[in-house]
Amino acid sequence: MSKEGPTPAMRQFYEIKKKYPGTVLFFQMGDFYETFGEDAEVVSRELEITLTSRGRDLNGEKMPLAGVPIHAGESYIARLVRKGYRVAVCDQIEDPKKAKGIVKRDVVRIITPGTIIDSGMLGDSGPSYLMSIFPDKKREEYGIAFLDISTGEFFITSCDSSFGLSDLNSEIVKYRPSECIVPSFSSDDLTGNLENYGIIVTKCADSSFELENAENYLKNQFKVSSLEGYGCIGMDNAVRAAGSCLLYACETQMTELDHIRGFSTKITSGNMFLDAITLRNLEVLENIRSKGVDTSLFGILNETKTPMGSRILRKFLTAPLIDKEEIENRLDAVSYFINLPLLRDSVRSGLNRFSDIERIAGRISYGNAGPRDLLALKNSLEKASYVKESFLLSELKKPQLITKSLENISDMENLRSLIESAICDEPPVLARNGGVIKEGYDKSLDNLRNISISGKDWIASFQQTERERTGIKSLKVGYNKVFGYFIEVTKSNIRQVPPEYIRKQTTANGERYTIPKLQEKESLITNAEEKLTALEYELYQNLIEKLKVHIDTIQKTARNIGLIDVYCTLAGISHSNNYVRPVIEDSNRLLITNGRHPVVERNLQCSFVPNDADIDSSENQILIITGANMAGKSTYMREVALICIMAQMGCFVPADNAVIGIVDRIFTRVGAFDDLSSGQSTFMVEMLELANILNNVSDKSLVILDEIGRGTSTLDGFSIAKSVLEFLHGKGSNGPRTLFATHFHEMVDIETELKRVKNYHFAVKETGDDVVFLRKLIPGATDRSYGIHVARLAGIPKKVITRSETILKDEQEKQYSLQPGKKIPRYTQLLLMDNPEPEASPKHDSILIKKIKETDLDSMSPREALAFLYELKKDSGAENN
Ligand SMILES: Nc1ncnc2c1ncn2[C@@H]1O[C@H](COP(=O)(O)OP(=O)(O)OP(=O)(O)O)[C@@H](O)[C@H]1O
Repeated sequence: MSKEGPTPAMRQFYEIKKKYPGTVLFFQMGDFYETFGEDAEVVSRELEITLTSRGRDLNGEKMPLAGVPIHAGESYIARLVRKGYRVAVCDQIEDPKKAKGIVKRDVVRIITPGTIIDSGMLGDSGPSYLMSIFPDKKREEYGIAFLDISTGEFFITSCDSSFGLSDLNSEIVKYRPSECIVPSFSSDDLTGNLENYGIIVTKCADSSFELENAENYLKNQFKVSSLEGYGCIGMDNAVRAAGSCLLYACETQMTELDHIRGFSTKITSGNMFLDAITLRNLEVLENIRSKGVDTSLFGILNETKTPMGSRILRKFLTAPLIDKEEIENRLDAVSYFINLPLLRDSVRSGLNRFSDIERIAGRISYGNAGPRDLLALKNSLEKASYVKESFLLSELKKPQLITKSLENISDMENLRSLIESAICDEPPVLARNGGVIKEGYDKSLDNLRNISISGKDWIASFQQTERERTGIKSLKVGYNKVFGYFIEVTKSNIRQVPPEYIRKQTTANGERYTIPKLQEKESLITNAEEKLTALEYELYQNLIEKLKVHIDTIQKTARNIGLIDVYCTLAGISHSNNYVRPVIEDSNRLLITNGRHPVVERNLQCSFVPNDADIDSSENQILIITGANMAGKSTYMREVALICIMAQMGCFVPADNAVIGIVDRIFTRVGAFDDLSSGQSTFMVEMLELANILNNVSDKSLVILDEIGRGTSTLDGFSIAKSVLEFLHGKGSNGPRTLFATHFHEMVDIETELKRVKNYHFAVKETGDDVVFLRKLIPGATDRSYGIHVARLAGIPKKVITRSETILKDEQEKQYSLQPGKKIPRYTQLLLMDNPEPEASPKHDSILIKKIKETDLDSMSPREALAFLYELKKDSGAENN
């Protein structure tokens, strides 16, 4: 019987299989998905489908075939994919190489565990995330992206990898991705860990993680010219992950993914999220203008004694906590040291000149630690033991974190005595040239050393004998690497040289000789010295190998010494600056009494004027802060944000009292920063930063907006600023706590439109031509900016100041001449109202009386009544606020 040939579908199966090895091909054939050959066997085994042998392979032999009906196909495919298989659906498509209407079968969609898109396949199992991780060894960070391809939900984050996989695993547990893509260079530790969570790991080409490529995919997808509006500045690793995630999704779906329109940045578990812009604006790590560290929050807090402490403090500052219990634990540790000043002093003196043993541990593991590193390690471990002992004297119960740290600090006595016995007291920087290993550490080394020493003694006595024998007093026996040992005679004495001297070399000053006796000894000595150096180096390498076993313990000790250093430092600073322990709540309140800006208060010649803050997301959600230029608005807003950061990192805060409802992230938009190098205008930068805020803000966030909308026309700026406030206020009963400073005095009317908006202003006192800044924040609004006054203080030429005053006066007059009877459009008023003359008039009085009559005093709180009184006084045109 003649063999049947393969059907066209099967022929195509072989062709496609060559392009997609390792992928199970599902051919859409009428009402069925058919699978062939090895794929059919997989389907039959995994999905319990009966095999038939209706098919024919290329040789005409029978081949297995398994089919599932189309209507149930999606769930079969889903089951297979969930077991870790990649499936490709093949269907008829128009052949681009052939005439119109001619079709061929090809892959139309690839389905992997992380790219299931059909709701039928997903069922009600919640979001199904595709995860992407970019491990950055150098920065000790994982850049992470999550994409739910079925909904378009896309977000990025990053986490610390210096403490291993624990932070990454919290993300995994939180979002339970089905599949994770990683670059091909990822370590087995990482991929094995992912597989332990049942995640399918797909290694992708490293090029898809390249930053430039990643940024371009994302910008094309989102149709934007910059990604900054998504808040990803400083998150390069996460952007790499996001780019590769998107590329993978597009490649598997083989279609445009229009529903993916942007991504958001998410908080890594357990930490407040502070993006690079906020860290800059709040001057957490460096001063905005000078770029100096001293006038930053880090600068004033960093009185740590150890490099590990300094690094930990930096981490505490850039990633404050968001878990109440964890914050309280840190505050307990700081509090403990505040209550024990003697212990604090003893620990700090113990930490003096403590070396960077964390980095030394790194150098040991790479095998390039020098002998001085080892001595530094030994000395620091001695200090660690002293620090540990200091705690024995204190009877106060230790808080949990201190106990834990002390348990993890090991004085490593064995390691110390090993180094002590092996390394000389003053070793050279490098081990290679010898002079490193101590006498008594190794017998063979001591023997070689003796030979070398006795050889050197012999040389010294040989020199003496030759001087006496030849009568040449200046005769010297020297050594160099090329010629070995030689007898050196200066030109003036050459006539006295005995005939048995053999000339070796002529120099500018004389001649060098040798004799057989010296040659003989020379080979003995150099031989011993070569052996000595080689043996010493070998012994040193062996010592390093022995130390490698202790790396974990050294690192643990290093980190915990760093932690003790930080708690102790924060306690010292809190004590000397009268900081208080904040009350931490899981609420959306911020209640600060007499708060101070921690950095400004340190650098002022005069005393800092403390201010209160009372913000909560359900009543006083948005504070609009008006006031003169230089009045203290920006300082105040930054102060509130810094107090939150300090409280949540576990430090006491500069205030008399502080109740901090945990903040999940702080957003800031302050000042104008040109970013000319990236081709963006000042206003564009402002809008990008604003876009980031609006795209990522949550009800638990704190938003600081300083004069938004001033980079464009007054009308555009005002409109944007107002609509941003409306957006933040939202329609529900809650919203992000927001501080909003503005010179758009018209903005204060919004208090009457939105119920959770409250006006506040900074008081000033006018005395004649002078304006005194009182720096005190009080309820109610003001409509004066005193810009010309500040211009005068800045040294603007008198002529310009006088002219500005004339123009201002003219504008005011125009305004008042326009007013009687005429209804002025709101925006025109806005332009004119910058300095209204607060004169009392009968019209004014009648408005005041009307306002008083309309007010229900009984329903007001004392605070509201005070605010009302201020408002009346201001409306009455009284001289000061
Ligand atoms: N509470 C305070 N106590 C003492 N001095 C303060 C206080 N707040 C601010 N200052 C001082 O006033 C200066 C100006 O403050 P700030 O920049 O906050 O004013 P501003 O109202 O934001 O001004 P502008 O509207 O012009 O931006 C600060 O550099 C600081 O020296």
